Amino acid sequence: MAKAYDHLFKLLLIGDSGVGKTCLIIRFAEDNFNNTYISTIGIDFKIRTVDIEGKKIKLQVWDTAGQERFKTITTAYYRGAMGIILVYDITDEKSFENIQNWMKSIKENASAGVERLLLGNKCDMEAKRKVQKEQADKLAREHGIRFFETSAKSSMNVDEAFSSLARDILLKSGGRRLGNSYKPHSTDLKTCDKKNTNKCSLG
Ligand SMILES: Nc1nc2c(ncn2[C@@H]2O[C@H](COP(=O)(O)OP(=O)(O)OP(=O)(O)O)[C@@H](O)[C@H]2O)c(=O)[nH]1
Repeated sequence: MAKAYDHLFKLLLIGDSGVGKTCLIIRFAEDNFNNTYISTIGIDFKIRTVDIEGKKIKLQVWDTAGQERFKTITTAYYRGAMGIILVYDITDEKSFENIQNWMKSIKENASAGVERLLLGNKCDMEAKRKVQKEQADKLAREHGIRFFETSAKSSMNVDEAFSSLARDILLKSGGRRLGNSYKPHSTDLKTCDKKNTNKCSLG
């Protein structure tokens, strides 16, 4: 039987408790959203396969608990991750300030050369915004990483964010291992199983 995927990438989401890590993963993997908040205990994962540059990429997305008391468990998972998504909440300034600490935690616990991505989640809550897009843009530039504002609720930029990280990992690994299949200039980036059509509503 043919293999169902070409590559398996392990991704990890980190960030303060309540910023929406679990909701982002559920939106990405199941196209669903729930307003009820159940704090993650320890660690969990979901899977979705996407099509990037003609390759089937199986994404194993690990969800970590943001609470400090789970730190010893969650940091143990950094090492195996090929991509780490740092999440803050645009309505919660503290969660943005803490991104510096999460960056430090990556430096201390993850593999060198891990791809990173910054997400400002809950962008559907424009009226309650505390963190300006420019602040996050600046931070992302300082760290040389990509940045998206997302909404797990409206699904704004969720597929784009995961796909962009997967693509960066693919291009990076392509340079080393995939030889002729490496296509750095292609912009053909699409997901297999669903299209993101929702707009980010304000309010
Ligand atoms: N309006 C809005 N609410 C969101 C969004 N994403 C998550 N939430 C809400 O924020 C709360 C926390 O979401 P979670 O995904 O459980 O947060 P978490 O980062 O996984 O939290 P921990 O598991 O404690 O680390 C829930 O009530 C969600 O419904 C979003 O994009 N927009």
